[in-house]
Amino acid sequence: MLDLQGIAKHFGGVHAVDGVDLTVKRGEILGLIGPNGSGKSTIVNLVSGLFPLTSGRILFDGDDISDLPSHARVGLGIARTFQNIRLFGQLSVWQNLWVAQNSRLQRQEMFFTRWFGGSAGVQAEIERTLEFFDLAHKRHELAANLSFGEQRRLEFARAISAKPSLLLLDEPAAGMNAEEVDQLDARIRKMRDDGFTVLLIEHHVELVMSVADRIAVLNFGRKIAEGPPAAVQDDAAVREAYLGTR
Ligand SMILES: Nc1ncnc2c1ncn2[C@@H]1O[C@H](COP(=O)(O)OP(=O)(O)OP(=O)(O)O)[C@@H](O)[C@H]1O
Repeated sequence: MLDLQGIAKHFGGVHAVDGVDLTVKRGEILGLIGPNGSGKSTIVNLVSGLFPLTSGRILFDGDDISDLPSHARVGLGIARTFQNIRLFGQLSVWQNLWVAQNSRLQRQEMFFTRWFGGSAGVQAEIERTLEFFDLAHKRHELAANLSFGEQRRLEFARAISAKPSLLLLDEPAAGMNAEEVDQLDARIRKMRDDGFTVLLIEHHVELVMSVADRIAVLNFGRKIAEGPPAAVQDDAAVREAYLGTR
């Protein structure tokens, strides 16, 4: 589904991403880990179109999307969460999800469904999402008034509401306590069961080991390992670069 071919991003002399090949297959959860500054977030920013590539190509479902602007990539079904939460603070929880749903419906050009038959379905879907993320009791609360953990859940809920073909999760466990990480683990597993395709960038190695089908490891902007969690965990280069240093 997603095929990164020799992608690189240089910021002046800093080679943040330096010739990475990486494939995400439909229906899998690919974990991307690596030490601080190894280029993980830069890859998310390149795939979502926030930064232009220095070199290489990004293919999505076989099409070269390297030069498409962010909004066009969203239109193709690539959704993301941000390390620093970005919600509509002055809209309610429900409204934040409604906006996300609406963007999807526009994407699918379901004008008639949206106006003449979709509203009950849309509302039911928002309700299911609120339940799934344990936010039903907060539906009328302004996003800005939510606790940090609730805002993270809403950010995740909003990304899923767009029914993405590919979801980029940028450090979803950042700042979460152990109980919240367990809940996040369960939600990502459920998403895998539901057939979502996810690129999961995360510092929390235990979480990635638990939920990812495959893991790729970055160090200094380069991929140093890729494979099933157990193999990656035992990889000598990974242990030296990352796991062994924690
Ligand atoms: N906009 C930018 N301008 C200049 N340098 C940048 C920029 N964004 C990232 N970098 C540099 O690129 C390198 C990779 O950063 P990146 O944020 O992708 O790493 P990361 O693996 O996501 O790190 P972390 O785990 O700490 O979030 C770092 O050296 C960083 O300082």
